[in-house]
Amino acid sequence: MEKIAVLGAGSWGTALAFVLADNGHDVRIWGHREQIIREINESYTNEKYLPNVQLPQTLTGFTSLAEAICEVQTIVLAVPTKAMREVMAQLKEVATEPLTIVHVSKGIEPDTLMRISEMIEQEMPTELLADVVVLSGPSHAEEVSRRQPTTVTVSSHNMRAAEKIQDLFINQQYFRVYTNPDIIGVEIGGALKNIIALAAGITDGLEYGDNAKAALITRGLAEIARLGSVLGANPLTFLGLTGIGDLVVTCTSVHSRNWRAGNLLGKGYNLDEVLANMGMVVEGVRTTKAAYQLAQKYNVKMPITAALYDVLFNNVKAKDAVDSLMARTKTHEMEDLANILGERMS
Ligand SMILES: NC(=O)C1=CN([C@@H]2O[C@H](COP(=O)(O)OP(=O)(O)OC[C@H]3O[C@@H](n4cnc5c(N)ncnc54)[C@H](OP(=O)(O)O)[C@@H]3O)[C@@H](O)[C@H]2O)C=CC1
Ligand SMILES: O=C(CO)COP(=O)(O)O
Repeated sequence: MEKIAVLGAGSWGTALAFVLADNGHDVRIWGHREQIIREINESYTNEKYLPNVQLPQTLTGFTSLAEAICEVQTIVLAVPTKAMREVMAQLKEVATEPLTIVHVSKGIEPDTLMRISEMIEQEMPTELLADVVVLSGPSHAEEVSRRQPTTVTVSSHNMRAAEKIQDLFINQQYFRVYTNPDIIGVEIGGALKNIIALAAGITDGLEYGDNAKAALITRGLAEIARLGSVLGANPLTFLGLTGIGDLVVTCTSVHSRNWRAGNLLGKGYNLDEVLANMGMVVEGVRTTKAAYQLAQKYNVKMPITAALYDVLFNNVKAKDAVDSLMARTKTHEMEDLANILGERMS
């Protein structure tokens, strides 16, 4: 049994705290809202973020970060990418020993263009950081907290740290954890699938059919792999749980906040209305900006990302964006793959 602190009392933090408590660990969940933490401690529920789920009574909520991490060496960081630096700044004020930080968030920071593990390494003083591990994969909190079979992947520059986290989370009944040493690929796949999920929601909102959905998933994967490979990822990672696996679950599930937000955009609501309506984080919006900037910086073709960028930030109508995607110059389907494999083998 290990003492573990989960920072972030939203959907995913609460669901992962549930898994760790199920596995017999001493789990502390930290959140900045008094009311939610009180509800967790008094009724073992978090109705706003995880409705109709009874949490294990071994789980304890904290609003004091110093108390939550007291004698803890493993931290699970489950706040939106946008809040990451603010929470890290608070963490380094109260940390007293080297921590293994497991981040479970899916985003890239606009402007700095950093992956989350890079942001953590930048924010945490080296003497307070033992290892950074990422946990990612096709895993909606709503299903995990109902103990429905789920698979995820952990990755780190230190695979021994990743294997330790694999052992902490693995649950032979419903939570199977794999390892993969390709931390760049794991983080890029998890972040960029949200862009494609927004686009898939849009085409569903426009009442296009399954053909359009399949096209987005397949061509979306092609552009994710194209950018990821340029950033140093192993292209094979995109065929795994954190690539195609997460892409499928997010583009096809009503649980996905990114899909739901896209759906409302496709139905004609504007971005401000959609975000006000969601009440939970829609990571794909900021990540679209970051991926668009990355594509420009590295001169990588990302037509779906560029089209979504225009819908989100340039007031282009969703239908017009789809029309312009369809009207592009003809090309060879495998052109990108041939380039990627050619570069790898030369
Ligand atoms: N939900 C899911 O199924 C999955 C989510 N993820 C990823 O996990 C990450 C978190 O998502 P998720 O839990 O779903 O998001 P939610 O919107 O459900 O919850 C986010 C939580 O973070 C809190 N928070 C926001 N800003 C701060 C801050 N500055 N300090 C402290 N707490 C803060 C929010 O508090 P407040 O109530 O104040 O807003 C809320 O409790 C995202 O990157 C997402 O992509 C990954 C896999 C699955
Ligand atoms: O990442 C997720 C499932 O793997 C959750 O996706 P959403 O953030 O779109 O709900």
